[in-house]
Amino acid sequence: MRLKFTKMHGLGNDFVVIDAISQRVLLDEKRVRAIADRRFGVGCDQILLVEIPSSPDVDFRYRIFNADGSEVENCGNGARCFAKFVTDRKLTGRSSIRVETANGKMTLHLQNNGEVTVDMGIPVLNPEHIPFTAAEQATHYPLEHNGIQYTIGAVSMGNPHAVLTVGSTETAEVETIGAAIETHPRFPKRVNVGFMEVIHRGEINLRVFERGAGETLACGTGACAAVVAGCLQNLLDSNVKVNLPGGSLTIQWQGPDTPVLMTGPATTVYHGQIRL
Ligand SMILES: N[C@H](CCC[C@H](N)C(=O)O)C(=O)O
Repeated sequence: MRLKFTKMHGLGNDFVVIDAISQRVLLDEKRVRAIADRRFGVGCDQILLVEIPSSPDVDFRYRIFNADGSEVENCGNGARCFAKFVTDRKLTGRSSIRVETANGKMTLHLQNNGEVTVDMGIPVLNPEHIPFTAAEQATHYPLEHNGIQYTIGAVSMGNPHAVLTVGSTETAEVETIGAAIETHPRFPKRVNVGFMEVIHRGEINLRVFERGAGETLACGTGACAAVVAGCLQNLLDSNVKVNLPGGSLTIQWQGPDTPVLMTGPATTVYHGQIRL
């Protein structure tokens, strides 16, 4: 199978974006892993598959696959790249694009400066729906691993996130602690793990060990989850600059039962094709 694709990134979180509207695409876990492989394939953190929508009230549907082949519910940086992709390919002329993912429907707004604002929906805090095993909903939870006690926030942006507050993202043991918590048994669908350093109530540094991909240079849903957890713990205000290794995002959240808004860039690197 010959596949045309576009290589894109959101602050260094990189994607292979595939138009499954104008070409026939058959992806399985093995093919996803082959494409995402940074030595033997194209290389990316996630694959985005653009499809015809299944309901009339949205413009597109897109599916998200991690580099390990797992299909997931939501991808913040991917949503911005998706909006740029369909606009640049003239698949739509709209500046506000309705799209559905496995998590549901969202609206993407193209800004005049080339950035994209995504309504990421209302964060899910009920542990049962994250999913996360806990006796009751709380602003933070104790989590034990190998005799070490951690304190986390737990939030779903459609995909599950654990958020740790650290003194410094530079010295945080992202690789070891991230890998341990990603597969912690209290997260039955695994989890993305964020390491948040609060600079002040309007700015944080953040690193994210992503479920199914490892540490990435940026994580949009992770930035949203960190701000939600930080607000719930009364560490942050409603408009936060989130500094990730790949660059900064603006996250806005007015509190429980309101949507999280994420604003940031999307970049096209090159167009290519691969034979699988
Ligand atoms: N690894 C994530 C999916 C990609 C999220 C991230 N790339 C973003 O920008 O939100 C998960 O398994 O839920």
